[in-house]
Amino acid sequence: MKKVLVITGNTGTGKTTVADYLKRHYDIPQVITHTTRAPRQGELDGQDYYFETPETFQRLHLLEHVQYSYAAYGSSYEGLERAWQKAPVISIVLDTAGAITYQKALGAEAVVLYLTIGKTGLLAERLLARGDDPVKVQARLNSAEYQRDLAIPKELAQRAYVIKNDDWKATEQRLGAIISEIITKQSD
Ligand SMILES: Nc1ncnc2c1ncn2[C@@H]1O[C@H](COP(=O)(O)OP(=O)(O)OP(=O)(O)O)[C@@H](O)[C@H]1O
Ligand SMILES: Nc1nc2c(ncn2[C@@H]2O[C@H](COP(=O)(O)O)[C@@H](O)[C@H]2O)c(=O)[nH]1
Repeated sequence: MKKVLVITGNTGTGKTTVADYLKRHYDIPQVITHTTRAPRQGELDGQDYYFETPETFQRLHLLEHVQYSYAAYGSSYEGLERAWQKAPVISIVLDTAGAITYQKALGAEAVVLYLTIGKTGLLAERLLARGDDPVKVQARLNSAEYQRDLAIPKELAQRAYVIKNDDWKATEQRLGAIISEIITKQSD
């Protein structure tokens, strides 16, 4: 059965880091999503996101879309199918509203990984260490989405794998266990 690992959680918890690791270490392709926000330093169109204008964003055929901290983000049906053509297990990085939509739309095909960290105060430090503009970090910390995603939404709580990403080595081990469990369930 096809699966999409829906990697979600608050800003800075490590979603992109996890998706990159799953791609490098387990050959799990990532669905590239669309956004109207400007690229960060080093980000490439078609690799990190498809960077859109508000006009091109309007024309996309999206499974879901959200407004997150003053920009639009969305994922397309075509992106999902393109990734599934490469492998049966794929990943996507979404905010928690997107994760809830995927869980409802795809049922058992969607496996949610909810990332969190022990000390919320460290999230801002991680964003600044990533090289984010301090003004944009502050705007994100002031956003309603940041407050919303400090705890796992009730819609995800029952089925999601919760990963406390404080120590990267521990996260790698936990991801290994989760991937083994998913692959074992698939071959049952
Ligand atoms: N376990 C960890 N310990 C310390 N730093 C980490 C850990 N995991 C990820 N990071 C770092 O934290 C920063 C934020 O990680 P990442 O970009 O993956 O977060 P994100 O959840 O995708 O954030 P956003 O939602 O803002 O895009 C990066 O600089 C990353 O290298
Ligand atoms: N619901 C969706 N959320 C998405 C999508 N693409 C990314 N995201 C999430 O947006 C925030 C902000 O991302 P950033 O790259 O600006 O830091 C983060 O939570 C992403 O997971 C999408 O297509 N749909």
